[in-house]
Amino acid sequence: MSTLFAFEDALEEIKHNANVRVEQQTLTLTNAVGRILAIDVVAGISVPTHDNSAMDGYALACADWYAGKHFNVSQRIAAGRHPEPLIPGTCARIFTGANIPAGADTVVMQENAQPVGDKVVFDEQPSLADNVRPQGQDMQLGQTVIKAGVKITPIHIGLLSSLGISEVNVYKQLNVGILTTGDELIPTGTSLKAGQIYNSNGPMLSALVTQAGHNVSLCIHAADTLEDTKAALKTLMQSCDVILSSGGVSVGEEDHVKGALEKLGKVHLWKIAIKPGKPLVHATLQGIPFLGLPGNPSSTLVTYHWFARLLLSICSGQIAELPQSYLVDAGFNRNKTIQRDEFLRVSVGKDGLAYAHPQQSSGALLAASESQGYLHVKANTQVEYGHSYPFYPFSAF
Ligand SMILES: Nc1nc2c(c(=O)[nH]1)N[C@H]1C(S)=C(S)[C@@H](COP(=O)(O)OP(=O)(O)OC[C@H]3O[C@@H](n4cnc5c(N)ncnc54)[C@H](O)[C@@H]3O)O[C@H]1N2
Ligand code: MOO
Repeated sequence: MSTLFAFEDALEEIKHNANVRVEQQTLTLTNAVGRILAIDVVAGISVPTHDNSAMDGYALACADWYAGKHFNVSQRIAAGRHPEPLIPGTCARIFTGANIPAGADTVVMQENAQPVGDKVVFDEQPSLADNVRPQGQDMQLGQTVIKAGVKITPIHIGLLSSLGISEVNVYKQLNVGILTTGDELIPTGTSLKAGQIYNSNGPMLSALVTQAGHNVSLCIHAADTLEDTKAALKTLMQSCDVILSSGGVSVGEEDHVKGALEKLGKVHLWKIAIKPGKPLVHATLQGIPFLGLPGNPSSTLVTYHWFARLLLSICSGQIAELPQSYLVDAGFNRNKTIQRDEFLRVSVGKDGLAYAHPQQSSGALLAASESQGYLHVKANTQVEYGHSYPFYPFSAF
């Protein structure tokens, strides 16, 4: 056990060996959602550009009000019109989004105004700046509104549009290569023979990588030989920015990934004190970051979520952030402790407590699909009913 990397140390080591591996490009906003911003966006205007009305009503100078005053309505200001300065002592009919005229500082909503002939009376004393949205309330000229390294969301598209921006500098998509290993594996769509299983990690990894916004540029399956594994890696190295693999990283003589890595590059770490996912291997192959995920499907999932996701984020130019957890009380006891950090597949019940799926084998994937996330139980720690542990919903990854 002493040779296993601690979970946090492994995260640090992978961060240490990762760097941005993609160039920049300019995209129109319509194509930019989901891409990584390459340069900070600084507001070139204030939003809103002028003080404007939050209500349909009347604009006035607050100091002009006294009980029973009959205000003349000296102009009508619709949104999009440039107002004249307010004639002192009068008010202006104004509509939501219209600019406040010079000389006015307050808006009374029309429900609180009594028309009296061609004049208007405001029964309640207004407060200064009522219903006025000040210039720059949302964004100030010169303010950094989105930082480089942020993944562009639909909210950002709205924000950028309100600044009048139609193009952004983003990073090109990361080209990710995927290697699967194992002589027992066959692709879906073919019939199983004795001893065979379907390759599920390849499609799952492709889907995870694609969902994260990267490009799966090449998928190769290698036979369980050192030569075939080396040949597959060499092919992937020709065109991929980062390489992930599944299986073949344990200690058996059928496991050739680590051996091939040692021949072709530098191995930085092997074996982490986590369950599932212990035999993860991390290397660099002629500058190309590589992560070898263990083949058991839940081990592949867990190590993708914690390590591959982080590596791909950094290499694609994204700000490296670990997923957000929140504390949830356990709804069960577990006296057994292990010397590895454990990521139990759990669901949170209506009572707010976390319940472990009864099937925690790293070979079982249905348990993950029936769960909502991971409960992180630190090494050598029991789980006690009612005690809180960090919960990471799958949506956080
Ligand atoms: N003597 C020891 N044996 C094992 C150890 C150990 O420490 N000493 N560690 C175990 C742990 S923990 C794990 S995790 C696995 C990881 O092994 P590998 O990464 O070498 O994976 P494989 O042996 O190639 O496969 C494991 C398992 O997963 C299935 N698999 C592999 N690839 C796929 C795929 N693409 N799709 C679906 N299923 C896949 C494979 O058939 C095996 O059942 O090692 C333990 N052994
Ligand atoms: O560390 Mo392994 O993933 O338990 O089977």
